[in-house]
Amino acid sequence: MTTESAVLVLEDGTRYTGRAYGARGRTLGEAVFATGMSGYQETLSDPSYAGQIVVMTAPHIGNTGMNDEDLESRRLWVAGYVVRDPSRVVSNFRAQRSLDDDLVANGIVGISGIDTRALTRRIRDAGAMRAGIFSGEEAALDADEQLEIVRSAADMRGLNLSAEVSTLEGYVVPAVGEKIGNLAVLDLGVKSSTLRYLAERGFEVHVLPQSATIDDVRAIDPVAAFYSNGPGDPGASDAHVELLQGILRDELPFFGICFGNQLFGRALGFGTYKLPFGHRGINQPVLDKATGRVEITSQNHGFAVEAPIDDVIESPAGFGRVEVSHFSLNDQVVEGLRALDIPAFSVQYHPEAASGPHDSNYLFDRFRDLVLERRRQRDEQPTTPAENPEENA
Ligand SMILES: NC(=O)CC[C@H](N)C(=O)O
Repeated sequence: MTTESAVLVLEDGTRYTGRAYGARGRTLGEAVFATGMSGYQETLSDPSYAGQIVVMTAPHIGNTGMNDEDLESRRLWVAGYVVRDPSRVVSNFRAQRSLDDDLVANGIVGISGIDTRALTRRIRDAGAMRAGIFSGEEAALDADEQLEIVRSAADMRGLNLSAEVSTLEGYVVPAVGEKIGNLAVLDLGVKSSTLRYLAERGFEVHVLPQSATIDDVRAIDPVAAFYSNGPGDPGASDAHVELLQGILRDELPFFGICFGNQLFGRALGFGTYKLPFGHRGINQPVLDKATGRVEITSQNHGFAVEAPIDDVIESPAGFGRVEVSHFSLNDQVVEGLRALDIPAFSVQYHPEAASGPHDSNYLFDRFRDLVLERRRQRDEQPTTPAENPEENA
């Protein structure tokens, strides 16, 4: 383990000295903490963390190394990585490399030897904020200069990061088992386990780049549409909101996860806002209002939808009645939305749970059932004479 020093600087001027970890150099981003005791590999490769310096509250990180099977996307996305005590040895039968190897290979500047509990309390009190890690030659910069660099970095508010993480070309994941139909997935930073769960429900999954238009969606001849998780401020994604309004007007059944939930909220006419320090972890309690069941969920969000959690509300954008379906039992933040007059719903948390508990996997079944129910209704509708000339001949 290196003794090379490194420094973490917060925009409020707090400084933490530690050891260089992963790639050397300078990195800037929003400092956020994640409380999962396991699943660092899934966290690092979740595109939703783009632009964020992730602080792990679990003190010992890296024990099980890295493998190719548990990656949630094509690379590691975090802007920086802060840990207390990196494992000196890798011990797992599936490990192919060490965490340090992968941080270096992906150019992720990290820092170790940090009192991550103190840092987490700082972020809880002061809120998520801009930060920088400086190692290698950058560690020698003057403290004032480092702080100036951190303060001139981009703020997460107003940031649209979709183009940085989305696929450039569309691709298809084949349906597993009997095919229901084509599903249009807007890739705003999608995780591979989400695509797998959708394919396992019988959807032929057509993943579209974030720049897709309503014509691109229609060209797939989809039975339904899905919006993924992703990084950035949902308030800065007007084009995706307009596209979703078009999808809803086409009466396609819709499901959204996390960023997809925030954009669904906006499409319905609600606002979004920034949480003080967000929800990131794999033991977040959520109430499903319909069943009264509490789910322990996997979460990673810094923004939320602004909507009353108790009442049925008229969608301000004219999509009929809407209700908050789930909310957080820690702080009453909106964790799910359901439209009552159109076939559409979304959740703020991660039913694909990579990593995390599988309590919420049922939502993928609920989506499949919604699509099948919609089809049944359509098939039962009497056809009009104009649509079916032969029968009237
Ligand atoms: N995981 C996500 O989709 C995160 C959504 C959004 N970027 C947020 O931080 O709230």
